[in-house]
Amino acid sequence: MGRVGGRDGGGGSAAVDPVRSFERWKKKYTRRTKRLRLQRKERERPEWQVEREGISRLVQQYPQINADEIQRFSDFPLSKKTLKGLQEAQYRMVTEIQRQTIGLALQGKDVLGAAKTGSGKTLAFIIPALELLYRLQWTSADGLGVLIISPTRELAFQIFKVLRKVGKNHEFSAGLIIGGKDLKEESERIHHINMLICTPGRLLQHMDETSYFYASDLQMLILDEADRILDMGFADTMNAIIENLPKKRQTLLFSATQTKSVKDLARLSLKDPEYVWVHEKAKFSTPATLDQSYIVCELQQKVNMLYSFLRSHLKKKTIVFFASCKEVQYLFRVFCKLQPGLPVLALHGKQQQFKRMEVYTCFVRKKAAVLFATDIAARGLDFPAVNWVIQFDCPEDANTYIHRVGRTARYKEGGEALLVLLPSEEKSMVQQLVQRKVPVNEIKINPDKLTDIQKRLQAFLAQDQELKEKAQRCFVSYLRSVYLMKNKEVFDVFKLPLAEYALSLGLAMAPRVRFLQKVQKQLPANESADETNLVKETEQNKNTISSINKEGVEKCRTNFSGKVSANKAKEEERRKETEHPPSEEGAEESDESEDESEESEEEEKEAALSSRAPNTDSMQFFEDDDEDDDTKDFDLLTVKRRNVFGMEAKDGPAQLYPATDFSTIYCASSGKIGNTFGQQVVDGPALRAKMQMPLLPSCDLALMVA
Ligand SMILES: Nc1ncnc2c1ncn2[C@@H]1O[C@H](COP(=O)(O)OP(=O)(O)OP(=O)(O)O)[C@@H](O)[C@H]1O
Repeated sequence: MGRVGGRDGGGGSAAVDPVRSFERWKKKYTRRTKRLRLQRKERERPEWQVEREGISRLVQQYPQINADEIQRFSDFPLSKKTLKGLQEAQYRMVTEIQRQTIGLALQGKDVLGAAKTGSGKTLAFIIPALELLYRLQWTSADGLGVLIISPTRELAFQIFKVLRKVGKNHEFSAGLIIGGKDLKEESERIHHINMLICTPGRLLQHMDETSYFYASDLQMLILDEADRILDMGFADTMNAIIENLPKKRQTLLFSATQTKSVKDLARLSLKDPEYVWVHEKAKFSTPATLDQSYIVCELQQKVNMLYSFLRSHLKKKTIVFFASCKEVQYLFRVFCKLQPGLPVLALHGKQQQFKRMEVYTCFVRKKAAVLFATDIAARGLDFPAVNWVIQFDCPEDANTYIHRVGRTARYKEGGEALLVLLPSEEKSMVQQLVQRKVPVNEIKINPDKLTDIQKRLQAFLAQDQELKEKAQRCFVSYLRSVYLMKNKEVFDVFKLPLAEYALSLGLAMAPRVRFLQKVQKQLPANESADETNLVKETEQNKNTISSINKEGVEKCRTNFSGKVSANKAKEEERRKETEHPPSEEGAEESDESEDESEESEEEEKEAALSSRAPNTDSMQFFEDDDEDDDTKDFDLLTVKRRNVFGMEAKDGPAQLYPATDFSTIYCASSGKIGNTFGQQVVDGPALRAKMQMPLLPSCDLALMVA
């Protein structure tokens, strides 16, 4: 009743007044049409204009950036496109180096950023680079805007991957110039690239030879792993590159270590830089989550030690660093044959580029595996979830140590590092590490737990002449790497037990080492008493040649090299030895000439053979070993202060080894997929699509970040 009365009765007069209700409708209608008209107008404005307004709103916030208040990427005034890219790549919280540098870089300052390995330096420069071009509304027609220089192809590719992930919502083009491809073909495309990631040598070559290469509008130069760039002998190249770049630019320089040469480079390339050294005051220079130990081990026990270690860490992901490619090649081969019970992979500078990347990807995908590597893998490469880093051969110095161990305990994860030192290396190396604030404790090997594999190696070599030659090369190459090391306090080739070392590699006797003989022949006459003995000892494969007077040796070394600037030359030679060893050596040194592809084919054959014909004995015990789980590892780790090789007694005999994951070995050794590094094998769009690779293509601009 009330309702009806309410509608029709006197109380509801406003509701029924048609004039008033029309007035109200008219008002509403006018407001709505006005709003729509405005919206339409807004929509009709060119996108760039809307973007420009958004940009100016962002830029207005730059001066207020306060690093102390930043916790998430979204706390920075970043473009929606970058934030979306970060979110999609699951990056939300910032790391310390990112927190402290991104704001400065957004404000247009030059930055020298140093932080421990694995602390997130890549994003710290990629984000400001993307934002800079976004702010300038850069287009492909504007040419090169950002130049990122990285020491190695692998690292360049890794940066490229992060750039593609985070920058995928932007429209800039990005490209990799890392050598190995026809210069002319690269030259034809280089002028389309807005963000160029390159290695120094190839970049300089383009600057010298490519008429299309313009860097005159360059806005930002980024030097990543600056310490490594300089260590690799690129100082002159860098100077030449920097001279070719416009002075008015922003420069960001990142490094894991603060060396004098990095500071020199900074002086040359940065203008009034902001120094950000996030771990300067840290108690230690390695991540807190990294547990570091060292063992003292005789040279002739090292291979046994490694084997025993791997047998007790079957469910772990381990990287083992060696001093030279030939050691990696030989030990990779024999460890495949030994079938330690986990996939074995090898990464070294003598592999072709695509192979290196293939191994890298394969290792990244594996839950448990061991990667034998030279220092090519030591810096900058981001291998997720590595449990152990073993330094089988002593690193050149504390910086190399830090870079190597930096392959584990990345981004807040835990990790373990084990350094293997010869008795002659212990004192000086440990001193160096302590000085560099590296917390490293000695642990002992339990000799009862060491498995002796010498006889098995001897048997392999007896059946396989080619493998024997590899063992000889490994022997010579290791000695040379020690000989070429600068720090003679740590490295003394004349203290090494040659005969025992040869035996431990499976060789019946030590090969003749021509360069050592030469050194000895040139020793001054007045030191000849000791030295004659030494020459004899080497020729007769006696135990050590440690009695050489150090000064005399140093003199001879200089004579031998024929150069007074021996340090530089030796450094170069050492680098070649460890990462790109010379292709030819003397006949006495087992004819070391061999080319990459030959090597790849060999490795491939080896792996294929292993995968086709697994050891039936080992298959017999597969189930037993399969029961190994991480609990076993855990037990080992908890007691590792006493016994890092705490294997069960059943681990001993050769025939008990479980079946290896051959697929991994095959993958590591085959050449089935195209070049992953963008420069060497560009077989067409299908291949690129398959690999989702950022190749410098022959027909399309697959360099687009978007
Ligand atoms: N903000 C973040 N949130 C989550 N993960 C991150 C973040 N920043 C970096 N990472 C991850 O941390 C790892 C290490 O990052 P990055 O490679 O940039 O370190 P780095 O400092 O350059 O190390 P190195 O000196 O060894 O080259 C990478 O796997 C990266 O994806």
